[in-house]
Amino acid sequence: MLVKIPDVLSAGQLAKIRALLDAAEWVDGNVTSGAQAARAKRNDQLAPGSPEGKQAGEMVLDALQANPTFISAALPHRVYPPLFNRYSGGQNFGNHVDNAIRPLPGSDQRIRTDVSTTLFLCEPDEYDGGELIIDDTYGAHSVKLPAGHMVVYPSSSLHRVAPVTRGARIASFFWSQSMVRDDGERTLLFELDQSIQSLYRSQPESPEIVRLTGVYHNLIRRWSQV
Ligand SMILES: O=C(O)CCC(=O)C(=O)O
Ligand SMILES: [Fe+2]
Repeated sequence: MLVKIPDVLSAGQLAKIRALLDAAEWVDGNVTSGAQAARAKRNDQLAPGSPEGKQAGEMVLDALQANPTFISAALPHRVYPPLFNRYSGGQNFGNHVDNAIRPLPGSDQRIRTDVSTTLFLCEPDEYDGGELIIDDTYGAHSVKLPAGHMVVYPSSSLHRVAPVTRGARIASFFWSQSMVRDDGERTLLFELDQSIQSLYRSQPESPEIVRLTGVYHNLIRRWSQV
């Protein structure tokens, strides 16, 4: 399931993150790649452990926690500390699938990547190209969103970033280990949750809300790992 989530960041949060990133040191993006991805990856990334990256990453995590659509779509158990990348001068990221397991920086724990996320930090008219293209069984989906908007998609998907031929594309990207590992189960839970929310808005007194909410939680009880 691919979900686009608008307005994850306010204009103020966005400006603060962009200012932090402008002041930070950027390095070759291959510092965090697996071997296959490294062959495909041509971009820059914020230096790992940089104080600006840490501060900007914490702002992204706060925004995620406040976003009910992200919680409903990803059902996050653990979120990898957000990373930041930049493509310019024809840079791109060829076809790849994200590594399944990643060590969590600064700890001896690991995360299974179930859900991948790109949070766009530039407006689409600031650069040409740079579409994130995600394959699924229904074909290829090209995603290029306004600054502050985000896309989440299954980490099992083949995906790529088209060459940026003008300007620069800056984004935050990260992975979540979901409480529900299977994308099909997560999709059903997302549909059910969104329908309950919509019913709640149109018929707040409906007794069916209680029954459907019970079904939702009982499915989570069956399918989740925490
Ligand atoms: O830049 C993006 O939108 C995606 C980056 C990506 O696919 C990755 O780093 O694995
Ligand atoms: Fe990727």
